[in-house]
Amino acid sequence: MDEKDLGADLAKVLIPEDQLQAKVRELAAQIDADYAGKDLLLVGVLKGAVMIMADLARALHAPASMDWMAVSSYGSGTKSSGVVRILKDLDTDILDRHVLIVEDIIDSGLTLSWLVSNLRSRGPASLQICALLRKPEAVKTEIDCKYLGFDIPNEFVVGYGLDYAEKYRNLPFVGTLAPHVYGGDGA
Ligand SMILES: O=P(O)(O)OC[C@H]1O[C@H](OP(=O)(O)OP(=O)(O)O)[C@H](O)[C@@H]1O
Ligand code: HPA
Ligand SMILES: [Mg+2]
Repeated sequence: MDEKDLGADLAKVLIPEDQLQAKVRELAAQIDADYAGKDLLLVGVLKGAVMIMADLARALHAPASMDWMAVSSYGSGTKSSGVVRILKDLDTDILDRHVLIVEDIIDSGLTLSWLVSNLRSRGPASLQICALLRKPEAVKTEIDCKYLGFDIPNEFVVGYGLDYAEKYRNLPFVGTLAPHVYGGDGA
């Protein structure tokens, strides 16, 4: 799908595909350097993190294991409900493992704040976060994110894993939705 197929649904392209891919390679290089000689477990947060996880994992030179958790706090709307539900737990025991959570976005921070305390209680050797996007103006709980792609404005974004009502995840870039699509003001 490319930018001319946006139709009337998207307002603009915020981060084009080439910039996303360059950033993923940069993050992978940092992670490779920091985890050299360590047995790394990437934990992707379904479903939003599918694209960043797939691209990041392939950009790493060192071997890494991958596992997935599914949590949901947004339902089909554009605002976090604040209530995080586990829809799928890890298959792996993370006791004494070097765990890197891979996320698409830190918006309110509620999902990651909950996830970090949940995973920390399982006794990993280390626990860090890699997030592609962060909205500094929307954060309600500070999240210590070691590997960050981009800070973005406080607008609802879609693409590269991010959805609105399960649509637009397969866009190769990140864009903002036209307000008429969700009938909102961008909040
Ligand atoms: O910082 P927060 O305000 O908590 O928002 C960030 C989270 O919300 C989205 O997931 P969602 O719950 O919509 O599920 P999804 O990944 O399946 O789209 C996104 O993928 C993050 O996981
Ligand atoms: O801006 C967003 N877009 C899509 N999903 C999201 N989940 C949290 N914030 C967002
Ligand atoms: Mg979502």
